[in-house]
Amino acid sequence: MCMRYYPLLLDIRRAHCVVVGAGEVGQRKIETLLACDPARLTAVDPRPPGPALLAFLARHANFTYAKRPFADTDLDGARLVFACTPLRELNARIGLLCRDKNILCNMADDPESGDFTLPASITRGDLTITVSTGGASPALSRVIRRDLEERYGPEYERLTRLMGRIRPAQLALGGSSSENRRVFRDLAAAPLPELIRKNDRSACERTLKALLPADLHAQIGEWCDDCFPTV
Ligand SMILES: C[C@@]1(CC(=O)O)c2cc3[nH]c(cc4nc(cc5[nH]c(cc(n2)[C@H]1CCC(=O)O)[C@@](C)(CC(=O)O)[C@@H]5CCC(=O)O)C(CC(=O)O)=C4CCC(=O)O)c(CCC(=O)O)c3CC(=O)O
Ligand SMILES: NC(=O)C1=CN([C@@H]2O[C@H](COP(=O)(O)OP(=O)(O)OC[C@H]3O[C@@H](n4cnc5c(N)ncnc54)[C@H](O)[C@@H]3O)[C@@H](O)[C@H]2O)C=CC1
Repeated sequence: MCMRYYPLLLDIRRAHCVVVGAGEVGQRKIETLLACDPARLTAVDPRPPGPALLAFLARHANFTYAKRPFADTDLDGARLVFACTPLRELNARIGLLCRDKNILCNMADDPESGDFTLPASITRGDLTITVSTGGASPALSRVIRRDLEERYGPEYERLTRLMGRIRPAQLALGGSSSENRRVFRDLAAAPLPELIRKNDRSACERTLKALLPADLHAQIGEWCDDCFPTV
């Protein structure tokens, strides 16, 4: 097997991130970064921030905007950098500085020279589905992301939360790994998404009873309270 990129999910809550160039592309990165609550995010751009950026600044205390051209010192303390200016030479220089300082760099105009590229993604609570074409066609990633949005609706947020509650309880029973794996795989393959989507709580409870060991049956009601909020 040969893969061009190693897929991973980054926890940026302790990371200082820097976006250089807050135009159309930079703003898309800023929006996604802020959704993941970075320790600190700095945008550097000589243009005054427009309405979208002003709204981000009002809402996020961890976001600052330096209204000036990029300076080398902007990289001090950074862990992730996004070079999103239209100036190819400047982006390339930012890339080289980052390599020197061991900072991971995303290059908007020359992905091959950067350390990572961004996938299109959808999230449903703790469920994340990402799509990448390794730079071959961002437009194709976008179309596939839209298909996924249709296929995996909001019921998957509730399903993921339900599974996240069942899992530690099943593990705490202290059974064998193979028994646990069988239970989790059966649960994941059951028609629970459909039942949650239709708000069919009693069928969901019956399905869980049929698949979970008797020791967990007493907790099914409480898990379903969380999954099927009363309206
Ligand atoms: C390599 C990568 C680097 C990186 O940014 O990490 C990169 C690079 C470039 N994108 C370009 C163009 C477009 N980018 C989009 C959209 C997205 N681009 C994103 C990621 C990536 N873009 C990385 C690879 C991801 C992958 O392989 O899948 C997404 C997924 C995530 C995000 O940016 O947040 C987001 C979709 C979000 C969503 O909708 O879900 C559209 C779609 C549209 O606008 O309709 C177009 C126009 C159509 C087209 O060109 O396909 C150009 C050409 C500029 C030029 O024309 O010169 C370059 C530069 C180059 O290719 O050299
Ligand atoms: N990765 C991706 O998804 C895509 C990448 N691109 C590439 O990304 C680059 C940026 O595209 P857009 O955002 O559409 O351009 P844009 O013109 O909307 O934004 C560029 C921003 O960079 C700022 N800038 C200029 N000089 C600067 C400096 N010295 N320091 C800091 N900021 C500076 C400008 O003020 C502007 O706000 C282009 O090179 C384009 O080819 C374009 C489309 C998609």
